[in-house]
Amino acid sequence: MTVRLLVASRNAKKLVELRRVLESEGIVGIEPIGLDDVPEFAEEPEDGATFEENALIKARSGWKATGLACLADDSGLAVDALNGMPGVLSARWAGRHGDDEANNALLLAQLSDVPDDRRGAAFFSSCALVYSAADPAVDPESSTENLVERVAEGRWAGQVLREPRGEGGFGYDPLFQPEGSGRSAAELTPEEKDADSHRGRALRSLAPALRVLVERDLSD
Ligand SMILES: O=P(O)(O)OP(=O)(O)OP(=O)(O)OC[C@H]1O[C@@H](n2cnc3c(O)ncnc32)[C@H](O)[C@@H]1O
Ligand SMILES: [Mg+2]
Repeated sequence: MTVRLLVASRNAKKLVELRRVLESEGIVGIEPIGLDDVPEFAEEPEDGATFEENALIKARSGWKATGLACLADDSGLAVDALNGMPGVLSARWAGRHGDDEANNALLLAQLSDVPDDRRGAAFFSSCALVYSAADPAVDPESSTENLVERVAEGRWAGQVLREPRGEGGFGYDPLFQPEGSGRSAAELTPEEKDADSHRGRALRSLAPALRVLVERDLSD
């Protein structure tokens, strides 16, 4: 028996990373499914002030619409010279949601006068897992109660380059050079990125909670 886990992201490349990390954790008994595999529902606006708030908004809304255990990531790049921006606005920094090229061009322009020793930045990811601990078979009314919510955060420090490098990853990866690396995040192999990335770290921290979810379901 497997537990279906709704991985609630509309970003195809992020979804690939989330699925990859889940798979590499080798959690037996989880079947990740995407938003395209469930009936469409109205997603709530990601208007939280923090990555954690937004990750919970997404995971709660997926759980509420489907009743399935739901995992969501909210992430972004916090640039020191921009006082932590783009932060939660990372996906729409240049105005149009998910336009990676425009976001990168705007960030580069904003940092054009910032010298190398002040180009520090870090990626952050909050991953949230939400499911109901109630057993609807026993108590149908209780399915909105006893919500289990687990959140984990990951950070990946580095600096913003002066021009894009590499073809891998997504978003700001071509402009981000992780600490201690001579390559941009877009020049890393998927395995190298997962090993160090904000998302890899956050999601691996949630692995014990995911194992609890599976065990709980199997013991029903
Ligand atoms: O909300 P969902 O549907 O998951 O997809 P999204 O792309 O809107 O995701 P976020 O709201 O979490 O915004 C995250 C943005 O931060 C940037 N970002 C996050 N993780 C990144 C990574 O690993 N590499 C490069 N850029 C990243 C990128 O611009 C993303 O669009
Ligand atoms: Mg989003």
